[in-house]
Amino acid sequence: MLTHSTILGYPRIGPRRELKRALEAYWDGRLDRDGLDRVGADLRAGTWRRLAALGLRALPSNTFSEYDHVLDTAVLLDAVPERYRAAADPYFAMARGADGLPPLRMTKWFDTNYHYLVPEIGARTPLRLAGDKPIREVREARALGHETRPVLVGPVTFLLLSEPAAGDPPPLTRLDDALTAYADLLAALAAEGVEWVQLDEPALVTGAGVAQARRAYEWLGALSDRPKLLVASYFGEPGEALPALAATGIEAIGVDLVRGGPVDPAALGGKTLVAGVVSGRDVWRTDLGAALYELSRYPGVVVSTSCSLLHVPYDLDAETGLDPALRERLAFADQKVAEVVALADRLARGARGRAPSPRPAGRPAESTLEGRAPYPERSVQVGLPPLPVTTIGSFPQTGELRAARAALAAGTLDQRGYERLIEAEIERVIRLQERLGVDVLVHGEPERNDMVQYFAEHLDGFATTRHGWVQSYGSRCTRPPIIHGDVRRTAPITVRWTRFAQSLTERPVKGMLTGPVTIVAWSFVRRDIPLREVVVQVAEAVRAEVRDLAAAGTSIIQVDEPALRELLPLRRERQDEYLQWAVAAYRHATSSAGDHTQIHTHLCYSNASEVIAAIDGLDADVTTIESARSGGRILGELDGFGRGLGPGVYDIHSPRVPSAEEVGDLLDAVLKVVPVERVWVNPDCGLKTRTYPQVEAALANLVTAARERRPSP
Ligand code: MET
Ligand SMILES: [Zn+2]
Repeated sequence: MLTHSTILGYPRIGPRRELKRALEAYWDGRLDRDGLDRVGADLRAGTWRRLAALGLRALPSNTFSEYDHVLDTAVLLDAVPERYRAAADPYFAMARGADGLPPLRMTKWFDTNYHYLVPEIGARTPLRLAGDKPIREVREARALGHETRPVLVGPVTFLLLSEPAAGDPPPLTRLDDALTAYADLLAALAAEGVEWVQLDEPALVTGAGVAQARRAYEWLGALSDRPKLLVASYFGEPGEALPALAATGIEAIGVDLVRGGPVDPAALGGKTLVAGVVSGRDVWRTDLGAALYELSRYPGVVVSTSCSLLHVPYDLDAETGLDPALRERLAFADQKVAEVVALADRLARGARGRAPSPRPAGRPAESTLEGRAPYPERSVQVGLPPLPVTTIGSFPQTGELRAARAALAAGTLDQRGYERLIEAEIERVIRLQERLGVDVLVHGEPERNDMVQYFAEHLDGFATTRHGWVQSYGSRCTRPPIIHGDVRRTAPITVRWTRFAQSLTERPVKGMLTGPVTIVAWSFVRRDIPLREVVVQVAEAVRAEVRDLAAAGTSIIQVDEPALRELLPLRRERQDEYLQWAVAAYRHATSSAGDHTQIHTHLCYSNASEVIAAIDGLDADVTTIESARSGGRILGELDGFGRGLGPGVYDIHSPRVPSAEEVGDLLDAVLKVVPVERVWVNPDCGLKTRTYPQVEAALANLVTAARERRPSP
């Protein structure tokens, strides 16, 4: 039954990242297929047990995934590109690449920090029911005593997130084929005795696919042989999708009331509202009174989360080290489930809540631009050859470094001992880059556990967690810091390490900072002031660090903004305003560099087309951007970009080492679009997830490819 309380999804990496460890062991050959399956089964069983114990009435299933739920959907529908079919394990070949075979492209799941694999759907790609994962999970839950509601990516969102094979029309033109496959799946689930199915259609909040959704759900709704259908929109207001869905034969509609605001009860066309009043996107407690007030407007409502809880950590109870005053204000996944249940209970008892108090109005972001001459006039040069080779910042994070950090935290290693270890690592990284012939060096970021967490630990206004892991992609997780108060820098953060690295070498060493938008995008932010104000505060802190690095003689400072596109509002009409303040914040943060310091920025998976004007607006001297993994498709967008540019020529998300020829081919493609004097040669992103042997071999090939193409003086 879908009554009382439910959630749209739940984390799956494991409360102690059990799945991550199992996957890594499986990939290394230390765990066999059965072992991996057992870990998955335990995690699923644990989830259902926990949700039931918390009092949740309508439990979801198929929220588990071994790597990615979009990839699961592609495999379920047999949408596996031909080239992967012969691989020993096609699923992980698509996810991570296999010998000689690059993985599928990966990109952000809407405006979250979760990444999905982009299915490739050409005119002839099969689209038919070819798997039974949702059915197996229903059976598995039933054997444990739980009736569940399988959660599926809906057909419209699935096709909108896919990309066509070269020369083929958009995947959405295959909607009828997809619907036939979904109909078969629904019939199979009905035969299994499943009462409800959840179809996730977050793409609808972007305003895309509404007409197709209407057609899809009229069609699926009209099937006689199917479970009841809950179609869930989330991450924003449903807009035109709401009347479209209300006009179809589905039984329930999920709406994100946290980010989308209230909907008109009359617009639901008599469907059950699954009301997302508990946020799945932040770590704050819900204002239960205000939520009840909202809920009491809708008859027969089911209380739910705004979206899947995939985007928040498991359990606040694991965080014993947090300031008690802050803890009081927090809720992680399990606490949010408890809130959903508490709300449904109170609602059932007739509680009405009270109107929420209005949020304070924001003040506009500042845009101080003092400090830098226009781009062409300041182009500082540091005696580099054409096609300078550089990296994006991090070098492999060895087990030794992680152990040292743990020892420092545990008090078994003192500060001085830790610093000596970091210095030794920096020296090793500098010498390695010199030996390989890299032109602009980095210190390797060994002192950073994470590019955002590190800064969070050194700035006022942030709290960090011990176990607050959130899945980023596949086995990778991050621990987003929590911004709970005003942000302030009290002392220089990176200057010491950059200065040390530069003291070891004649070649320029880049200073390395994380930009204000990314720090905010990868943190949980406070809700009491507007986002743009939080960004201004962080920009002010980064600005002070840039100024101090420049004053210490750093000739190149890279300020990374890989998340620039991530906070982009999903609806087109809100995007310009965001880009304006985001760009202003970046310029504020970097313009303290003056005219003798080059500013680099780095963007990864940036889908640059949407933000290309904004990238120019950042006013950086050099922009490095992911390109190798996506086969150089970004190059078309960069034609005419008038600044230094380093489209990645090494896909660091795969363990594969590209040959010098392969790197050279990518570089030749860049040189067709960008004049040689503006091209930089670099990987797609930082190297921290790779091993030293992979990095050494790959960078040697980058240097070879660059040197072969350098015009002779
Ligand atoms: C996700 S972007 C990463 C940039 C950072 N400087 C690194 O090299 O790891
Ligand atoms: Zn990156």
